[in-house]
Amino acid sequence: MIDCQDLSRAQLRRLLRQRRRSLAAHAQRQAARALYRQLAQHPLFRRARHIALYLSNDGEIDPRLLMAAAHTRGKQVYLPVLSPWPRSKMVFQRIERNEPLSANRFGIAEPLRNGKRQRRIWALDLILLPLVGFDRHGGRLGMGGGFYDRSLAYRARRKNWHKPTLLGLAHGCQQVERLPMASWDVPLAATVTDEGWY
Ligand SMILES: Nc1nc2c(c(=O)[nH]1)N(C=O)[C@@H](CNc1ccc(C(=O)N[C@@H](CCC(=O)O)C(=O)O)cc1)CN2
Ligand SMILES: Nc1ncnc2c1ncn2[C@@H]1O[C@H](COP(=O)(O)OP(=O)(O)OP(=O)(O)O)[C@@H](O)[C@H]1O
Repeated sequence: MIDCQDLSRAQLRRLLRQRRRSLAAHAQRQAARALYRQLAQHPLFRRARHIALYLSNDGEIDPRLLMAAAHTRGKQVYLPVLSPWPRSKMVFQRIERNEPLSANRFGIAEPLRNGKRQRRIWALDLILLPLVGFDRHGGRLGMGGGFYDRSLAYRARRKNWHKPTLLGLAHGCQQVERLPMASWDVPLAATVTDEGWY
């Protein structure tokens, strides 16, 4: 495991992104199935009615099996959609099975904007977050846009507000010893990988 004390956030991000991107297609498929087995029967997933996840990009572990299971079980599924203005903002929008998608400015697939399908972040039950790196203490290193942190900033002001549950999703190779936490970082309840819960 990387001991990241000597690396800058940017260096660590580059190294870990390269790691997840270098996984072969069959390893990616196997990891996605293992992730599904870790989470599909877990009470946090079973009980959640409004679940946000993401469409994988840049070697991220793929949660589409969980998305299909959520739809089959009648849950409401949401994806992050970047706002045209302000550009630092992101909203969560409900997605239906087989809905058309288009690439956002980072090349990540997202649904077409539709205000009627958007839900406030604190009214979601569970968010499965993409990440670049994680540790055993709820630390998360993202892509560096600060999109999730900004959406979750209300949590810092309302310490006893526990909804939604935040679970990071990752490949085992994205674990690091300890991430430095910035003041705006909102800790994850756990990170789930193809290998287990951390
Ligand atoms: N699958 C997925 N969806 C997601 C996220 C994510 O991490 N994964 N995000 C989580 O926040 C948001 C998008 N955040 C992003 C933040 C920065 C870059 C980025 O730096 N991309 C380029 C460089 C910039 C550019 O092309 O203009 C890069 O790949 O280096 C990409 C996405 C919303 N949707
Ligand atoms: N609550 C906040 N209010 C204002 N700015 C913020 C907030 N949270 C994060 N930011 C800004 O976003 C930038 C990126 O933050 P950070 O490196 O933690 O992103 P990240 O968690 O890696 O990215 P992402 O959430 O997009 O995956 C920071 O430089 C910071 O200025």
